[in-house]
Amino acid sequence: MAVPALEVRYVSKVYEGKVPHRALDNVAFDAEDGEFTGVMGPSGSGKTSLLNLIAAIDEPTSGEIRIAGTALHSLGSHEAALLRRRTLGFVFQHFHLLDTLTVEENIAVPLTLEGISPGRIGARVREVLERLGIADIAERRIDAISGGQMQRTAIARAIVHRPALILADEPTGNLDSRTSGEVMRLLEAVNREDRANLLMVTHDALAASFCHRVLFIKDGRLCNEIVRGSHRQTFYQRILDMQSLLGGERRDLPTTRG
Ligand SMILES: Nc1ncnc2c1ncn2[C@@H]1O[C@H](COP(=O)(O)OP(=O)(O)OP(=O)(O)O)[C@@H](O)[C@H]1O
Repeated sequence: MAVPALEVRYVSKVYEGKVPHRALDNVAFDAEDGEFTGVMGPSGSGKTSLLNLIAAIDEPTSGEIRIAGTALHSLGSHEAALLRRRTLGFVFQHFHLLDTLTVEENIAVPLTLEGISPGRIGARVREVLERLGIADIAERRIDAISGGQMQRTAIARAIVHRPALILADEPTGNLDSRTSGEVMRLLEAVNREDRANLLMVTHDALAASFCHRVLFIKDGRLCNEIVRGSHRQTFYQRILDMQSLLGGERRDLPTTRG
């Protein structure tokens, strides 16, 4: 059987301080090959803490995380940084692109860091530019393109090195509703056509409805899971219902979507 892209095994995270705070409590789940998993929960429920642990930015207090079979805690900081660079792709709310570089230069970054030859980099970047429909803006600088084009560029950068797992943190958080839909359809296509594994944290029920399943966290605990059936609209409604059941989400509900 194939090794899961991600294994989260009974992970807890306690932030030490005057009053220690248990941000994650015994969280356990796997993301199987080719799966698009959503993570939702009220503000302060532990979503960012979980993402930081999976991204090897922070370490769990107890439990274990494996990416493509490798236990993150078994790695030194240099190895963890290498694993992060080679096996993970990132898509952020605020894009995190390099403003002074062009679209194609930004997309090339993960390959440049690996010391791949310019010819091979150029060929792969062109392939990804075409794939994401941004070949016509390849030579534009980031500060001269729209938010939607920035997120397409960020997705291109996240997939260019064919990572084992793509982590998306509120990828639609900075986009209008039409552009959000376009970006989610792209992520869905990347997942389906490239069999890319995606884990997305979001407050946006419509964005979450593009996932195969959504895990809900409350007070640091995995408290529920909804699996998508054949109708996305029904899934969307079930996600909205779960959000209101868990509470603390009214301000997060989309107001301009349907
Ligand atoms: N570095 C830290 N030190 C201490 N407490 C922290 C730290 N980071 C997060 N917390 C606390 O841990 C809890 C979970 O925070 P986290 O940011 O993971 O939640 P979240 O679900 O991502 O919230 P949001 O949706 O608002 O981004 C919160 O109570 C937060 O205040």
